[in-house]
Amino acid sequence: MTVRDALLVLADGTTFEGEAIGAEPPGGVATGEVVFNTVLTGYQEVITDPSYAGQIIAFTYPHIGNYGTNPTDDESVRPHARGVVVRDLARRHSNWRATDDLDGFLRRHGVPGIGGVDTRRLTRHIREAGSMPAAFGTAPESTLREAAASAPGTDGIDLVATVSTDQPYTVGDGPRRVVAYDFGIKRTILRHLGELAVVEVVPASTPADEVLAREPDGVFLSNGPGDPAAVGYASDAVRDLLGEVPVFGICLGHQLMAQALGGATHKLPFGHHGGNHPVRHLHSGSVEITSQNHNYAVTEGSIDRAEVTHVNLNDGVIEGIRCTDVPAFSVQYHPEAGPGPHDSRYLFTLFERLMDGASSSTKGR
Ligand SMILES: NC(=O)CC[C@H](N)C(=O)O
Repeated sequence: MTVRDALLVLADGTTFEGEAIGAEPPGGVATGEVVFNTVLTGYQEVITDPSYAGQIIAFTYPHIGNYGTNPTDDESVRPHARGVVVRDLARRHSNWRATDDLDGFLRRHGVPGIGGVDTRRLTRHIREAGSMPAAFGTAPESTLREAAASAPGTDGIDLVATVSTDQPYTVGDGPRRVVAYDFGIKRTILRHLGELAVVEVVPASTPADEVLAREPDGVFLSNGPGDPAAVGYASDAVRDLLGEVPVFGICLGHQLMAQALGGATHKLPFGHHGGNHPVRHLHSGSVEITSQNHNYAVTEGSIDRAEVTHVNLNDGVIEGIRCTDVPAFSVQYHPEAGPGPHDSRYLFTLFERLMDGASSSTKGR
């Protein structure tokens, strides 16, 4: 395989050398907001998580691609990330199920990447300077520099509209009926919900009255990409649903629920992206190791109608809330854990209990 030299240039001018992997971007330039993810395994699930729309994923684990890719680990129909940055792309993979190596997978889906990057220096820089737009590819350095400086980032942009389904569809065969908003939903979430209910997945722009007309036992608010403040139509719908039907939100769904309750969100310096974030469940005091992927967070003290149920032990960020006056709760992390540890799967049972009217709190375990 011929090596094609490439560069990664951050918006602040910091430059990293590497080599092109995956698909060739138009004009040899790919742009997006660069974030780092610390998972040790699960790169295929991460790359196909629609919440990465608009972003370039830099993996901190140095060896990526060693077990190839396979049809069952996709979290959506195709990756929505703008690109992938790795230290060392495995040239040979080993897995009885694998149908493609990671390089081939990226090419097939038109996702560009850059390998051979000093991802430790990159990560340390992002931790100091924050997540920021970047450009990478085989184009001349001056072109990449200009592209990085003018790349938009994610603030104020509705990225949900770029990943949500156009048409409603139904999955699952559980004994209840759940309407799930697709803001960028992951398949592992649908598998979990499908055990609880017949799940009617609806586009992000669906108004509350259309959801209620489906007579659901519960409404689920999915994860999704970008700035929660840019999807006001979704938090308006959530506001109209709260109190009418039990609601459970994950990640972007959590942020939208907070906004629907009058709360605010803000951008974290470099976000949480990984498979081992410790979260304390405040009522029981127990700690869950959680799967996370977010740059925005709910602002402390901004909501009166909810109590904080979960907190990140690394930095104190709010990780879960529960409404005090209506049956609704949400978490900032990913209890479906595709990929990640399974500590938080009890939250799906809490949703089940909430729908069955057995409990209106997330206190039980
Ligand atoms: N995984 C998600 O749902 C991401 C939520 C939101 N887009 C953020 O970056 O904070």
